[in-house]
Amino acid sequence: MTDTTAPAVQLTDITKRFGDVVANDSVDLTLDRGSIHAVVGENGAGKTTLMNVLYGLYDPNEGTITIDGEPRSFDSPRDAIAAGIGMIHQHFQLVDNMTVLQNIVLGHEPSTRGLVDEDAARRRITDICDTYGFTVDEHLDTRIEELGLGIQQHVEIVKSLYRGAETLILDEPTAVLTPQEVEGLFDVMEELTADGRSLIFITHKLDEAMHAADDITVLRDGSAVGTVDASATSQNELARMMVGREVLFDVDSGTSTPGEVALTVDDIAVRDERGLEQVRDVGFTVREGEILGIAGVEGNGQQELIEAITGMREPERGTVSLHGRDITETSRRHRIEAGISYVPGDRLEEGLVQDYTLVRNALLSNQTIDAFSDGVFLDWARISDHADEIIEEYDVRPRNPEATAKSLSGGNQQKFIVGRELEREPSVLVAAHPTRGVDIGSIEFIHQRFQEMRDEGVAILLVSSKLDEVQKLSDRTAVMYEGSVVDIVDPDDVTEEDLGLLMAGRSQNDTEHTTAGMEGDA
Ligand SMILES: Nc1ncnc2c1ncn2[C@@H]1O[C@H](COP(=O)(O)OP(=O)(O)OP(=O)(O)O)[C@@H](O)[C@H]1O
Repeated sequence: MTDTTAPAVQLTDITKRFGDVVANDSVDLTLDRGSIHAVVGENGAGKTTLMNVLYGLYDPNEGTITIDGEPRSFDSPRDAIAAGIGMIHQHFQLVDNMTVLQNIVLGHEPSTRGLVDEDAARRRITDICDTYGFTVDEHLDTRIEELGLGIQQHVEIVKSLYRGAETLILDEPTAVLTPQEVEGLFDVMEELTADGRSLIFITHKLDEAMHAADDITVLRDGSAVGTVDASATSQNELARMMVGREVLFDVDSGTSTPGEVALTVDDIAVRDERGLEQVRDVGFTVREGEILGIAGVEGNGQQELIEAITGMREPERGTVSLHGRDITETSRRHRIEAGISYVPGDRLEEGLVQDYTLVRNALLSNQTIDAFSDGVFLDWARISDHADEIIEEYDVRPRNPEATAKSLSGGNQQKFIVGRELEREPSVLVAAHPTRGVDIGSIEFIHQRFQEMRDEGVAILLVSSKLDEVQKLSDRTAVMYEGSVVDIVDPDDVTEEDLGLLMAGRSQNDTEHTTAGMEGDA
C-alpha cells in the first residue's frame, strides 16, 4: 500500500565515486508528492549522476533511496520503472523508423490470450492523452522521424506514463524547444502534478527553474549546497549558490564593424542521407567581424546546411565560397586548413572520440596544423600543452588531460570542444549549439569569447535553438523553417516571441520587425 503522506522520493546521504572523483557526496534530496523539484548546478556538479542513481543506472557507494516511504534498491532501470520512476533523457530514446504506437508500447504490449491487443493499447494511450492534454494520440501511426522534437518529447512522456510512472525525471527538457513549446511543456508539467505525480526537473536555465518548480536544490562539486523555495529566491542567489561568485546575466553584445565578406552561401540545396531535400535554395553572406545567427527548431535543415558549409555533405546545387573563392567541391580537411572551424551540435557523434584522452582529442582536426606536426611526426609535448591550455582557459573539469572524454560530464565535454575549435584561430567559425548543456558561468565565458573573436574579425555562423543566445550574440538573425531561410532580421527589432513565431512557420507579416537584408548588406 502506497503511503501517500510520505515523500514520493527521498534520497539520503547518496555518495557515488568514480575512482578518485566524488560525483555525489552525501547528497540529500526530498521530492514531495505532487510537486516539481528543480535540480541546478554547474557542469560536473553531479546532477546526471544523482539521477542515474535514482533511475537504477548506477549503484551508489553509500546512501538510501526511499520511494513512497519504502527503502528500495535498484539494480537496473527496469527495477526503477517497476517502482514508478520514469526518465526523459536529453537524447530521446525513441526508435526513429517505428511508429509512435510501436514506440510507446515497446516491451509493454498488452495481450489477450497471447495476442497483442492493439486496441487496448490505443485506448489506454488516448486516456492518458485526454487526461493531460497531449495530442500524441493523433499521431499514433506516424513514424517518429516524421515528427518534430516537441511532439517527440511528448511521446517520451506518454511512454513513461504508459509504463506507470508516478515520478518523472526530466533531464534538460527545454533545451530543444521553441518558447511556445516550452510553455506547452510547463502546462503539461502542471497537469501532471495536479494529478498527484511528482517531477524532477534538471535545467541550466534558472528563470525556468524559478518559474516552473516548487523547490530548487543546488548541487556544487558533488554536494547539495541547499534547497530553496522557488518563489522566494532570485537568479542571483541561485547563481551565487551554484558558482560561488556573481554572474553577469546580460553581457552587452556591443556593435560590430563588419569587414569584407568571408563566407558566401549562394542558393544551395542539400539532401539528407534519405534523399530528402532538407535545404532549399538558401543564400546569405557572413562578413568578417560579424555574427550571423541562425534560429530555428532543430530539424529544419540547419544541420544539413552546416554540413554543406564545413565539407561533410555535398550540396545538390549552389555554391559555398570562402573569401570569394569557390570551395564547394573541396574536402573537409581542405576547409579546416583554409580556416573554417566547426563546433558540431552533436558532441557524442562528431565532436570527440569518447575513448580517447583529452590530449588525443585536442589533436582532432588539428593533425595537419604546423604547430603540432612537422609533416611526418606529431609533436605530442606541444599537443599536450595545448590540451592543458584548453582545460585551463575553458575551465574543463576535472583538470586532467589524461582523462578520457567519456569520463567527463556533458557540459565539460562541450567546453573542451568549444575551446579546441575557438583556439585554432579560424577566419570562419561555424558553431552549432555551442553552449548546449553548459552551465551559466561557462556560457558567460563562451559568449565573451565569441564576441572577442568577432571583434578580432572572425566571421561567425551561429546555429542555436536557444533564442536568448541568438538574440544576444547575433548581429543579424536568419530564421530557418522547413529548409528555407524565411527571413533575416535585426535582433534589436524583434522579440523572442516574434522569432518563435517565425520559427514555427508563421510568415513575416504576422510579426512586426525590420528586415535586415538577405545578403548581408543591411
Ligand atoms: N562514468 C564516469 N566515469 C568517471 N567519472 C565520471 C563518470 N560519470 C561522471 N563522472 C564525473 O562525475 C562528476 C559529475 O558528473 P555529472 O555528469 O553527474 O555532472 P552534471 O552535473 O550532470 O554535469 P552537466 O551539467 O555537465 O551535465 C564529473 O566530475 C564527471 O567527470
